[in-house]
Amino acid sequence: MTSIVISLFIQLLQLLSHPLTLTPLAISIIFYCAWNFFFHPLAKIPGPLSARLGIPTFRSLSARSNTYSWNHKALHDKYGDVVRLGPGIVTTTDPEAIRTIYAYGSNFHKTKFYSVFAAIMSKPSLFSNINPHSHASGRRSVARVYSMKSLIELEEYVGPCVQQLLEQFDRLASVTGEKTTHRPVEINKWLHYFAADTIGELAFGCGFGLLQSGQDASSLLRVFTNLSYFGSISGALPGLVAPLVNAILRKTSRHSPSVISPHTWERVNKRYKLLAEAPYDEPVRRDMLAGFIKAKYPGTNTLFLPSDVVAQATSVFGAGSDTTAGALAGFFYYVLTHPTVYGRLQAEVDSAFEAQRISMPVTYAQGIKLEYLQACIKEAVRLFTPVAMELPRIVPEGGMTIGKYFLPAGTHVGANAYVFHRTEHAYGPDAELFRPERWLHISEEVRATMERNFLSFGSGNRICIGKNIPLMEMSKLLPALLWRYSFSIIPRSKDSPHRHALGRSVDGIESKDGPGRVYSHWFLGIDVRFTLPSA
Ligand code: HEM
Repeated sequence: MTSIVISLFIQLLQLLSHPLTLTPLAISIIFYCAWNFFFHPLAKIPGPLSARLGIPTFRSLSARSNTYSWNHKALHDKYGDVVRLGPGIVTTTDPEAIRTIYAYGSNFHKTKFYSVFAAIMSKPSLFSNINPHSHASGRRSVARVYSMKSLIELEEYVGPCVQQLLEQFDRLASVTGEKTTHRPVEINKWLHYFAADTIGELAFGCGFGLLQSGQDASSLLRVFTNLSYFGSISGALPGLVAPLVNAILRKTSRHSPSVISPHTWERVNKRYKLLAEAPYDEPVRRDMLAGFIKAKYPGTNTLFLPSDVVAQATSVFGAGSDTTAGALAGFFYYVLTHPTVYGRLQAEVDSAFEAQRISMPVTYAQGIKLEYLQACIKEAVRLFTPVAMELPRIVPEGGMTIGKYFLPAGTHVGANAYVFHRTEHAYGPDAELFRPERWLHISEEVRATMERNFLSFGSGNRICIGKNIPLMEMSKLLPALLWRYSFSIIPRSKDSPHRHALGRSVDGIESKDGPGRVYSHWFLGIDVRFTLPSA
């Protein structure tokens, strides 16, 4: 097979390099670029030269080099609120336009960019489904699984994961007292295990043993992160090139997506078996998997087929694992690099424990009442946006105008939370600063505007349906960690992971001894080590 592909490729090159082919090809390319530059309906919109010449490389290359967010921000800093990012692709930081694009009931639908993100290519997930009708009915079918009532029921399945993480940290830190000790810990790795095992508990009825074993033996997490990485590189390419490049990336990856299926089917089949064998009145787990098994196709009385149950649960894993891990790592990154914030937060948590307003294991109801903790979470997710590319939508019939530019129907338009949240229009002159206080003691009116500009979970019809779940997880986990340990970021050393690459801050600034290395494609993440020093 490989030799056939190579020989076809060589023949294609020979054909292309023949003068009879080469001349018309070169002329066509020149015409194409000139038309894009001078006559395309978006020609007046500023942007990188490649985009203005009709070459769709900016997004793919930035995603590929893990530098997406700050490259994208640099373009908006240079060109203003409206930037042409590819031949027919525009991004904006204009609040008014963003409100229109992501309004509830808006007819700006998802673009094909999303199609290549599905973990199971034959079945679009709720996230990757770009058909507005089947998406809307699919979302209705599972809405109950994500409701506030279900969230309260899910809390009991998060507790054991918190406990396991604490046990592992105790072991790593070799506990000496209430607050513990010495060793450098790749905390982001453990937070990722926590996020993934928790999603396993919720969506598949049991974790993946990551917290217990301390390793991702089957590379499950690597595979899911890669799916998004490959999606962000290929999804930005035009037409049929996108699925083709995506298929090649998946096929040639060292971590094959084929590891997903045994994990998912085994867990779902186990639950069906349990249900079939259980006496009628025996209580079963009331987790998300139970909800998917009970879900019905829209407008019918027919239960989801097992393959749809697997697809839903897998999509929860894809959407909820790296994102939650990123939010947790971002929280530590910002809090620990801002000692005054850390001090104030620690004081809040300590006094709540001492006054017995909260106790171990921390409940969601207790955690949510810690005002400063909640402000820190919100502020961390505002700046360390776990999803860090624009959320592209198709401009509907009639087109749209942003400032002085007209975008005809069919243009792909979107906003990137990472970029928008750092603008003055969204969060004022100090928008780029980590300042949790901005969320405290403000009028209802100001809060409403800040919330409206908060895009970390998306907005409108396609807003993150699971957004309360990470907030519940974080409200339970973080007070427990802060109470039990004193954290600090340790400088990179010769035994740091990724020690050969320069450190890189969340603003994209590289330095030899920056403590961590932030990477940015569809997801924003960080490789950084912390220590748990004795108090
Ligand atoms: C901090 C954690 C999270 C962040 C920042 C986040 C962010 C997002 C964003 C930005 C979108 C919208 C994408 C778009 O419009 O293109 C989204 C969609 C989605 N998220 Fe989350 N997410 C998080 C956690 C979760 C969790 C834990 C779950 C599941 C338990 C989840 C399930 C979903 C699903 C199913 C969608 C697709 C919704 C739809 O299109 O109808 N997310 N998320």
